[in-house]
Amino acid sequence: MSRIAYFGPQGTFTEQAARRLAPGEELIPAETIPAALAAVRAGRADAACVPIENSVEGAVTATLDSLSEAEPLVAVAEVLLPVHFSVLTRPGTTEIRTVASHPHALAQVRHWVEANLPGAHPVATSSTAAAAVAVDAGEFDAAVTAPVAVEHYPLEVLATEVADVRDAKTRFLLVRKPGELPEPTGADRTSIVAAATNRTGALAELLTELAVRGINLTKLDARPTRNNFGEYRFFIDFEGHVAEPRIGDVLAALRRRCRNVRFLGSHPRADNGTTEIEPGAANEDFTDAIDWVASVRKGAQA
Ligand SMILES: O=C(O)C(=O)Cc1ccccc1
Repeated sequence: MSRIAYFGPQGTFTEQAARRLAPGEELIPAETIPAALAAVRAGRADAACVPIENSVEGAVTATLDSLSEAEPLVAVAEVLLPVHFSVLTRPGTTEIRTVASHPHALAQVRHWVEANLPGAHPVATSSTAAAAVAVDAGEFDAAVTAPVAVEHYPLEVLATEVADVRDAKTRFLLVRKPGELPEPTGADRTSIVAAATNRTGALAELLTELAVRGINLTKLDARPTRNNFGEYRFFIDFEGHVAEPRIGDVLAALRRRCRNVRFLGSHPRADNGTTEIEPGAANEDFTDAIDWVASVRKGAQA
């Protein structure tokens, strides 16, 4: 049985994602996202499940930063979960002055709290389930959690299906140490983090390398390097798998152009996306072109 570290404690959305990505495996809660990834790097876990992006709040920056630092890890699978929240309180609570949760959850229920718990102050906790623990301990009055959290903590449900934006989704990754890659499926996602040189047009040049090969970008985030003010790392996701010639070609080009590129994985997409290939940008076009150059070099132009 594999050991899967996840951003916990028990009852987080990430635990639900881990159950979907690694059914039947041993799940080990970690208090923070960096701690879940550190468990894999240290060999205490075989893989980790962490949130990567939310359709309302965007990137989970703790995941981006932790993936770009320390020893490399690669994503091998992803899952998309619908996100609606429950609001939990201690039995007998009559007045709600504080509402605790993960910042991504608080941001997604702000209007509901204003309308239904006027005057209540939002308080950030490390995760939605950590908010439930704190409410149980009497630190705060209400917690915004995953529906499953009520099964783990002795709290009462004040409201369910709470969300300012309908159909919000969060994408979660299963990451491992670099090793065997998942097989290409024809609907895959590749992720990298690139440190572009600090000069005019550097980001545009990176994106052009993708565009001229007809490779569709699926996500772009910038995070400060933290060393020099104004210097950024770019997290770039695009359609395709590193095993494909066209993706290998663009990765080689990015490697040439950047101060540093870290490969963050190629794995099947969970959003049913189909990969559209522009004329002249199919894998066969790349291999035919390479074969043609080889034949020219041999003096046997066809
Ligand atoms: O805190 C949690 O439960 C998490 O898994 C992170 C999170 C927070 C809000 C929405 C989706 C995931």
